[in-house]
Amino acid sequence: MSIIETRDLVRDFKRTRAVDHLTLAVEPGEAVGYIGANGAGKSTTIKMLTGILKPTSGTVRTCGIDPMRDRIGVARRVGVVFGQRSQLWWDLPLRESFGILAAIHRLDPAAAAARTDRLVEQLEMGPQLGTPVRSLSLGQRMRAEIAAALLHTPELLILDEPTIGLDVLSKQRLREFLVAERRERGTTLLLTTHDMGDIERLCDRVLVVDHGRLAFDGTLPGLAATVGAQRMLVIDLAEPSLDLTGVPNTTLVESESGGLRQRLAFDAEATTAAAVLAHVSARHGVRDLTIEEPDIEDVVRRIYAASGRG
Ligand SMILES: Nc1ncnc2c1ncn2[C@@H]1O[C@H](COP(=O)(O)OP(=O)(O)OP(=O)(O)O)[C@@H](O)[C@H]1O
Repeated sequence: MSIIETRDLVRDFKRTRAVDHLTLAVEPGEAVGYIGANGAGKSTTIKMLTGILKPTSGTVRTCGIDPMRDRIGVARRVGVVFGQRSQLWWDLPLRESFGILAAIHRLDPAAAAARTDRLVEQLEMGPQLGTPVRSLSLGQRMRAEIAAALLHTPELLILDEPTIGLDVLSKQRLREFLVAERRERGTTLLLTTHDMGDIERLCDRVLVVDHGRLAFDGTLPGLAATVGAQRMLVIDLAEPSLDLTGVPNTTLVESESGGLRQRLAFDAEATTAAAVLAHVSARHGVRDLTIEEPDIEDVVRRIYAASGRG
């Protein structure tokens, strides 16, 4: 049985069709990225999956349940985090929010305490347990939200923009935690994001939605093959230099400051960042090197173009 299944799902608002005959299935244990431009219909889909919004037509099954008929049944088996909205009690210390949620889910007190301890340890939240949620930093709050959503060990975790606004380190910690959670428990993951790094590090499948319709459904390599697997290497040289043309499998995109900083696009299927670096550093002193992640808006635009909607 699929853990998420929609068939011909439609949701209309007054003047907008937010979700337009969407048919998709997510299998247990998958980690699926759900991406699209602003207003493409991602949040509306998630709201229908969790019983917050009623479909105009079509069917939804989440863990085999119709969320409109049994929202509580879905809530027992699914954890949801909306990046912009909190499920925690703003003025209460974090510890108390976890306690209330454990009671709402009617968890066995010993099991709830063990699970809370484990999540607090893994998410490094120990020092914040006595802090009111309103005083947490954004990164701390997001980790607390994820702990709260996982307290009842759901089979499916739905995350709407989990890393929005987080600094690089907080993003990295959150992603590492989610990878570990999935490995240990086989939790199915569905996440929306505007960050390609989330997709690359967390997901083995990507769904792209465009005007409420599915524009792409495939693996990450499949996505790269559709939009081109170009990655960007930013190389800071020790000395000004002529343009770095002729490096195998790369294209020079930009050269700044008399050649001190050069941007090379490379085809990730034909070469590696290490091979490009080896080639350049055999000929020039290299001071620093960064790899730029592809911009998700750009990836989405190219998918839309490839699917004929431009
Ligand atoms: N409550 C509402 N009333 C009217 N229109 C709505 C409502 N919620 C969403 N919409 C419209 O439905 C469309 C899809 O919105 P939705 O929030 O699902 O997109 P999204 O893909 O999640 O976008 P974003 O990435 O900006 O969060 C948009 O055109 C939006 O304006």
